Amino acid sequence: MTEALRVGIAGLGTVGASVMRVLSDKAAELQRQCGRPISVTAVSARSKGRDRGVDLSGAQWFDDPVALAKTADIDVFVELMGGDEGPARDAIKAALEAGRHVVTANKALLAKHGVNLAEAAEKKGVLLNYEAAVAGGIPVIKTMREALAGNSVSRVFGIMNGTCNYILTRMEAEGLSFEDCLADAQRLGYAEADPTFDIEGNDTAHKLSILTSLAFGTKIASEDIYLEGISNISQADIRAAASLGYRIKLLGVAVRTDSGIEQRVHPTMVPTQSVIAQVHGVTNAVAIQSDILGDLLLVGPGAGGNATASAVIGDIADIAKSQPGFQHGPVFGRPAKELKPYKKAKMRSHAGGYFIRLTVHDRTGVFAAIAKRMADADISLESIVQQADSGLDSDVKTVVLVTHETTEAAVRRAVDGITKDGHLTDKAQVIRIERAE
Ligand SMILES: NC(=O)C1=CN([C@@H]2O[C@H](COP(=O)(O)OP(=O)(O)OC[C@H]3O[C@@H](n4cnc5c(N)ncnc54)[C@H](O)[C@@H]3O)[C@@H](O)[C@H]2O)C=CC1
Ligand SMILES: N[C@@H](CC=O)C(=O)O
Ligand code: NA
Repeated sequence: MTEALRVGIAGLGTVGASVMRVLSDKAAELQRQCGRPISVTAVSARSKGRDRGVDLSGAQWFDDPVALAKTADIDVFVELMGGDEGPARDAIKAALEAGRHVVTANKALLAKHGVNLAEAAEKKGVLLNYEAAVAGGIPVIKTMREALAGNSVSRVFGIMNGTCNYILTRMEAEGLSFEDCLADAQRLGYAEADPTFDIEGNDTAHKLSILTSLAFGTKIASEDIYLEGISNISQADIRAAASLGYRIKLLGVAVRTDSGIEQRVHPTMVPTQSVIAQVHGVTNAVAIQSDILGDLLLVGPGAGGNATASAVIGDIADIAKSQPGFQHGPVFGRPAKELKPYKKAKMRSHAGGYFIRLTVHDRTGVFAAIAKRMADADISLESIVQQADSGLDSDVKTVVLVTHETTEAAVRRAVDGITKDGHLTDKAQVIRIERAE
């Protein structure tokens, strides 16, 4: 029989334990597909005694993941610990330097050190696979790196954080509080170890920065992303959006513009009838626009043990099937050394529609003052309504504006002006609109 592929796994939490379970449950099927068995020969985790519902008896135990990464007894090092520095980075680096293939689900690490790690992998002629790092089980990395060869991508965007989409879906459908929905997402294994990465948009930014590099052949630039999370989205915003025919989603968008690449992550109003608005719960969706293929939309489970394990196992299976001595394709679609410097487009130039929700003192002239600030900034309004049922004190009213296409700079100027006029009782809520999808 052909020799088994020997796998070492560091990190046996939600994803690691699921990977172990599926590799065991599907061992025969995987062997048929790969032409050789896949065997977990070594593991590392923080607690040896914890019951994970998986059999670790056949695997050598390592307290230190870096030692596991270097051992000669594995062919593939699978990093499922998380963290953008420390053991995860040290262990992946050590594994690549030792000539081991690497599989990781760690987008935070790739967003920060991906290009350097890709260089190390390419130098050694080994694979660095990371399908699980973006949009969980959706095969988006494979699609962009392999299936879209020859295509020029103009735009990539989507819902890339299962936790946020789960929270927004349940807040709208069931009227639940933000905190209750987040607690459920954590319980279900969707959230990051530190869930602020999810709700403040960092996780989406990490994923977007990887897709941007694949789409445009540029160095990863996760620090250059305009970032707003969902922690200040309230039931009032969700209800106002619904009354106007919109739904709020946390989108990551990367688009090529004349002045550079625009990368942004923020809550976005999308028309309720649009396809992206129908993506509910932990499901993710990634849309890719390219010249040969046209519009592609990939939809599927974005987080959770099994969804993520599916992508990790796909990556391991690719390694099991690869022939010894075969020249592997580059990690980010072109050699890491040839990735171009990233040129950032200014967010102030972003053009689009805007939803603006203002809570104002109920005084004569407030409406007129708001309208004047909008006109002074050259903003044309699609609608301006005072909400009847604001649930606020009788001397406080909610005014909701929807603009026609304008610029970020104009909206900021108008909102600054309205704030200075002293009519607001609270900070203005501004949410960008994507009408096309
Ligand atoms: N949970 C999900 O749905 C998804 C997670 N990911 C990524 O997968 C990775 C793992 O995520 P989860 O399994 O959810 O996290 P988790 O927190 O459930 O599991 C991580 C495990 O690694 C262990 N660990 C941490 N430092 C260690 C060290 N120095 N030595 C040995 N073990 C160590 C922890 O004790 C923990 O059991 C992260 O990079 C995460 O961003 C990616 C896609 C989806
Ligand atoms: N915390 C992430 C996990 C997958 O990447 C999410 O909620 O999407
Ligand atoms: Na994926």
